[in-house]
Parts: sequence; C-alpha cells; structure tokens
Amino acid sequence: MGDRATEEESIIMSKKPHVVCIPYPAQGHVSPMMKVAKLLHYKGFHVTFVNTEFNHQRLLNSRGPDSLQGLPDFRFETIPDGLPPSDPNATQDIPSLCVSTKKTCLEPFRNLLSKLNDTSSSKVPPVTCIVSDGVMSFTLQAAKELGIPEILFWTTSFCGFAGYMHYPHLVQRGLVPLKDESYLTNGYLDTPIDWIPGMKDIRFRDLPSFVRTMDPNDVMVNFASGEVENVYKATALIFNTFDAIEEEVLDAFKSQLSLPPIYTIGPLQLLVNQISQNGLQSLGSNLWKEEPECLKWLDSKEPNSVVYVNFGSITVMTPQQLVEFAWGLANSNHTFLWVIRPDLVVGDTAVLPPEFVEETKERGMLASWCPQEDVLNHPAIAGFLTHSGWNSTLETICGGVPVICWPFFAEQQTNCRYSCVHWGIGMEIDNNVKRDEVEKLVRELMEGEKGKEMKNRAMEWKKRAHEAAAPGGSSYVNMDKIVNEVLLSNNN
Ligand SMILES: O=c1ccn([C@@H]2O[C@H](COP(=O)(O)OP(=O)(O)O[C@H]3O[C@H](CO)[C@@H](O)[C@H](O)[C@H]3O)[C@@H](O)[C@H]2O)c(=O)[nH]1
Repeated sequence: MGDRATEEESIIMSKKPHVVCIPYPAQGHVSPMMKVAKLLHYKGFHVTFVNTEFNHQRLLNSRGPDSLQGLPDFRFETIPDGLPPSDPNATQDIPSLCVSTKKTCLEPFRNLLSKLNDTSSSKVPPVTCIVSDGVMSFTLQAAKELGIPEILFWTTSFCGFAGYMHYPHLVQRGLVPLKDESYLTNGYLDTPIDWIPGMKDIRFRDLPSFVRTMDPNDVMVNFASGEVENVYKATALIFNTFDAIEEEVLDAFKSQLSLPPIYTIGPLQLLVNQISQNGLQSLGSNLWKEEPECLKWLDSKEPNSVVYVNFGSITVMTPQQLVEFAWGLANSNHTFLWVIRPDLVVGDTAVLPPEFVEETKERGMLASWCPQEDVLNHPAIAGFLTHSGWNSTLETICGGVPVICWPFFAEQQTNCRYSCVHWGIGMEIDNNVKRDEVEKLVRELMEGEKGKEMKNRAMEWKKRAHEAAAPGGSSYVNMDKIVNEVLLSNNN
C-alpha cells in the first residue's frame, strides 16, 4: 500500500508529458495506435490508451484477464461506443460504428479527460496532448477546449488518404453519386482520374470504394467527407508509411500550405522492434486469439515454399467465393497457410468442402487467427494472398513478400492499384473470384517470371523500408520530430 502511494505520487510529481491515444475501435486501427503509444512511452511520455468497452472486453477474452493492467505510466481506459450489444467475437458493423462514434463519443471522451486531469484522484499527470485516429476527429473539439495539441493519425496508406481527401471534389464534379446501377458495369469505373496531385495511373475504381454509390446521402461518403474536412484543424498529421514508397503523392500534399505538417513514421513495426519495450512486450492488440502453432508448422517447411492467405479483420465473402478460393489453392498444388476468421463468411460459418480438406491435408494448414507479422517474416513464406488492408500491405513489404490482391472495400482498392502498378509487388484477382484464376495467379506467383520479378521488387522495398526506420532514416527522424516539434511544443 505504502509503496503504491509513493509510486503514484512520484508519477504525478514526475511532470511527465501525458499523451492520450485513442484509436478507431477496429483491429487495423488499434494495432498501429498501440505501436505509436509504445514509441511515445519509450520517449518518456505517460500514456493513457483509450479502447471502447466492447474492444476492451474482446482484448481480455483474446489475451487473458491480466493483459490490460498496463504499467504505472501506461494505463488503459475505456469509453462506450454507443452501439447496442453484438457478437463479442466478430467485427462490428463499420458504417454503424462510424455514425455512432461520431455522434456519441465526444461526451464520454471529454469526461474521461476531466477525470484524468483531476490529478489528486486520478494520480496521473495532467493530459498534455492527444494522438487520435484520423477518423475519430470529434476528439479535436476536446483538445481545443483544453488548449492542447492534437495529432491525427490516419492509419491508411497516404495514397488512400489522398483519395479520401478528394471525396468532396468528386461530389462537386458530379462524378458521385453514380446515376444508376449500370454505372457499376458499363465501363464508368474505368474513368481515369488524373487531377489528384501526385497520383498517376488512377481510375475511378481505384479510389476508396465508398464512392461506388447511387445514394446522394451515402453514410460512408458523408462520414469520410466530414473527417477529411477536419484534417485542417489538427496540429499535425502522422502516417504509418515511409517517404520512399509514396514520395510523389506525399510531396504534392506537403506543398499545400493549408494542411498541417505531415510526418511519415512507418513502418511502425520496424521502429517498435528497435526499442527495449520497458515491460511493454506483453501489451498486444489482437482482438482474436492467436494460434502460434502456425509458426511451428512453417518451421517444418522449405524456405520460400508457402502461400499465406489472410483477408484481415473486416473482409467478408460469400460461401461460393470461399469455395472458389479453396479449389484454386488446392488445384495450384502449392503448400498454403490459410487463416479463416470465424466471421469471414457472410451470414454463415465458413464451411469448406470435405473433398478439399481431404485433398490438401498434407500441404494445407488452416487457422482462425495468427501472429501475422511473424508469419510474414518467416522464411517459408513465398507469397501472400491478401485483401490489401494497409497494415497487411506494409507488413508484407517489411517481410519482402509479393502479393496477390483481392481488395474488399475502403482504400484497399487504392493499395491494390499501387501494389500492382506503382510498386510492382502484386497481381490483382477479379472481384468475382473463380478457381481457375486463383490457381493461375498462385502458380504465376510461385513459379513464373512475373512472380520472380515481384519478389525482387518486394525485396527492394523491404530494404527501403528498413532504411527509413533505421537511425537517421526519414521515419526515425520524423518520430523524434513529432515529439519535439508537436507534442512537447506547449510544454517548453
Ligand atoms: O490472422 C491475423 C489477421 C490479421 N492480423 C493483423 O490484423 C491487422 C489487419 O489490418 P489490415 O491489414 O490493415 O486490414 P483491416 O483489418 O481490414 O484494416 C482496416 O484498417 C486499415 C488501416 O486503416 C485499412 O487499410 C483497411 O482498409 C481497413 O479495412 C494487421 O496488422 C495484421 O497483422 C493478425 O495479426 N492476424
């Protein structure tokens, strides 16, 4: 008891800067925010990490009852997300979550900040800055009320962000909403979009997918348009990317003086790998329970021999699409590790044909969630069939692993286009997936000339990513800058 009191007093007395990190409550957002939080903790910040009550419970379920106890100077807090109860082991409905967080979360967030700032009872230093997810921009109001700096962290690629930034223009130009259903199939999606600064070889279909709507009041178009307007109010913007890979589009945006300063600090995983984590190693962010057996199984495989298949945390597919992927993989004759989330198949539990399971039992491993960063760094992995979420794309680049892309929604279409055309590390599968195409692309990736070229390019990008994150590299330097030029700027 006595020790604890002294410890608490010394935390308040330490006058540490105190950052509140608040991610959007979905896997692909919580994970990179956790990395930013760990880096700031390492740089001397007291950290409060804010999850929704729903995700807090999910983390306890997947990581164990003690997993969110934190440290004296790295604490977890929660706010409600405003949604009614739903399946505790499945991704929440994204449009509902966007509407609900925007509408209901400011009040509880404000109350949380007041509670923390009541230092005699909270026993933590006063809050000095906020790092908020870019799509939780309601938090700017709270920062303004307290007169403290706030960084918005957009967890997408920069090219994806650039696409969102142009949503209002697409509406102004009359390109959105689409006139009718036929526009989805009559070639309209192939309209070149050549007026976004720094973005080349982009078609309408490569923009974040929510603009494929006939509804003039589309929830996601309205939501994204509102969030990008708020970008201008932030003290600074940070991105989990690195200069070399998105140089042109970054330069074009950095020269727009109306925008706040932009800092690239990715790949975050490479920065985090360098720090001694001060007891934070045990803090993770996986909302599903990981199956580490995947790694043991990979250990038994030859280098460069396994296709890894994983569609992230949100993608869903029809039972028929699942079957097409299954037979495509089986018919390719290659070894594969396929992660099938319990909620991957819409309205159903995933059922694979028994003949498929029988035929591939010697060379296929199925799992429901895996430690993906480790998998992509495993020497046995030769290629990745992915939905092109930005975290997955960066993780594959860090591992030097080429991709086959099956983008589902959001800016995955943009990431896919960049992977295939600009970075030369990918090939795309048609949305209407057929087993023959899966087989052909897997063979091309594993055996073909194009596969070899893609592997070489992936290895080059891997090298550039490591350079950016190494001491003196662009992302490494930018991480120091956000601390000194932005987050501590009020404390000097
Ligand atoms: O078995 C698994 C599957 C996934 N992951 C991790 O989960 C994250 C998934 O993130 P991502 O690949 O970005 O996919 P989504 O979950 O779909 O991400 C959402 O958030 C991203 C960042 O904003 C966007 O790029 C996507 O479009 C959006 O769908 C990654 O870090 C993976 O390493 C695992 O650890 N194990």
